[in-house]
Amino acid sequence: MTEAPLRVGVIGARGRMGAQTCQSVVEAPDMDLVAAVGGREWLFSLADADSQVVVDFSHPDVVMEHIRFCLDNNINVVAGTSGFDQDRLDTITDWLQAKPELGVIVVPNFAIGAVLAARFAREAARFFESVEIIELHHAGKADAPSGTAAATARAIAAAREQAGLGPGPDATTIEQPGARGASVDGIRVHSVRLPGLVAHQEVILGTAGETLTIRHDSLDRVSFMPGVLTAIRSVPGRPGLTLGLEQLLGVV
Ligand SMILES: NC(=O)C1=CN([C@@H]2O[C@H](COP(=O)(O)OP(=O)(O)OC[C@H]3O[C@@H](n4cnc5c(N)ncnc54)[C@H](OP(=O)(O)O)[C@@H]3O)[C@@H](O)[C@H]2O)C=CC1
Ligand SMILES: O=C(O)C1=N[C@H](C(=O)O)C[C@H](O)C1
Repeated sequence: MTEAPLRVGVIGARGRMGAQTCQSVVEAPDMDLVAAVGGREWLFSLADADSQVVVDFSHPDVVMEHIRFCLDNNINVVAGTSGFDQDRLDTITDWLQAKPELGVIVVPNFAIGAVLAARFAREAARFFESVEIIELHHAGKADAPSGTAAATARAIAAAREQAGLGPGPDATTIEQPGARGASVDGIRVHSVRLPGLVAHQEVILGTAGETLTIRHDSLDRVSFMPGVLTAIRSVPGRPGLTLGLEQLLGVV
C-alpha cells in the first residue's frame, strides 16, 4: 500500500527561501503543498489545510510566534529561520512538553557542505591557538551575524573550552568600535553584506607558523533544498526538539 503524501505548509512563501521551498515541495512525489502563507494574517490557513508539517522561512522577530501557533494546532515544524539562541531552544523544549507527540527541527543551515564545514571547524578548534569567522551574505539578509556563524562560533567555543583553551592571543590595543567584529561566546565573527553574494562562510584557524581555512559557499538556494526535504520527511517521526541536520544525515 502506498502512503498518502505528506501535507506540507510553508510560512514566508513569498520570500527567497520560502518560494524555493514551495517549488521543491510541489516537485517532491511524496509531498503535497497544502498551504503557502506570507505571515501572521494567514496562519490559520495552515491549520485549515490540515498541514502535518510546516516549514518556516520568515524572520527572527516572528518565528517563535509561528512555532507556537503550529504546536497549538498540532503541526510539526521545520524552522529554517535564523535567530535561535539557547533561550529560544529552551522555550521550544518547554512548549513541547505539552505536545510530546510533535517534533520541531531547528536548522541553522540546510546545505550539506555547510553542515560538514561546521563539523570540520569544531574538530579542528582544539588544535589551534586562535580562530575567527567571516560570514558573507547577500545585501537583503535581515540579521548579522548569520545563524550559521553564531552556531559555528558557539560550537567552536564549546570545543575550545573542553580542550582547556583560553582566549586566543590578540594584541589589539587601539580599535574603532566594530573593527574586530562581534563576539559570540568569545569567538570573533565578521559579517560582510554585498549584492551578488548568496551565503558563504570562512572559519580561519591560526597557530604558530600556519593557518587552516575552512570555507563553504552556497552559490544558489537550491543548495538548501535536499536538506529541507530531508527535515520535512523526518520530523513527523522525531518527537521533541532536534537541533541541526547532523543526526538526520549521520554527520555526528
Ligand atoms: N536554515 C537555512 O539553511 C537558511 C535560512 N535562511 C533564513 O531564512 C529566513 C528567511 O530568509 P529569506 O527567504 O532570504 O528572507 P526573505 O526576506 O526573502 O523572506 C522572508 C519571508 O518572511 C516573511 N516575513 C518577514 N517578516 C515577517 C513578519 N514580521 N511576519 C510575518 N512574515 C514575515 C516575508 O513576508 P512578505 O513577503 O509578506 O514580506 C517573506 O515572505 C532568514 O532568517 C534567513 O536567515 C535563509 C537561507 C537558508
Ligand atoms: O539569510 C540567508 O541567506 C541565510 N541565512 C542562514 C543564516 O543566517 O545562517 C543560513 C544561510 O547562511 C543563508
